[in-house]
Amino acid sequence: METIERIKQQLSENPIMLYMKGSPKFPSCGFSARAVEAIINCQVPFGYVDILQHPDIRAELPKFANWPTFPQLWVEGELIGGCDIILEMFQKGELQPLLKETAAKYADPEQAE
Ligand SMILES: N[C@@H](CCC(=O)N[C@@H](CS)C(=O)NCC(=O)O)C(=O)O
Ligand code: FES
Repeated sequence: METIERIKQQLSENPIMLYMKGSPKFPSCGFSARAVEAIINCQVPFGYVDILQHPDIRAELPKFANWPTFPQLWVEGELIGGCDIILEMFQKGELQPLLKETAAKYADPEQAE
């Protein structure tokens, strides 16, 4: 599959998606570490891609996104932003409602209590 098609598929399958360096448990860069920490704090399920393991995505996503750097947080197929924006939204109390509402919308009803 072409890289762009894979990116589009990842975005359609993951309503909350973080493209980052390293993994949530072992981020490979401070920007990715701070971004993923804020997202983890919101206690929602999210997908991630370690772009260091996927050089093709690292090369293609910035063009598709029109955003030059990583991390990149995508919600419902739309780019929210990078580390600065994620932290600013978190500090303003805007990140958690956005992610919680998104997670609730896509939650598997069979897992509801
Ligand atoms: N101000 C940026 C910081 C992120 C940043 O500068 N990322 C750089 C260094 S990790 C990057 O992704 N460069 C392109 C690359 O490594 O492919 C943000 O808010 O996300
Ligand atoms: S990997 Fe060097 S600043 Fe992110």
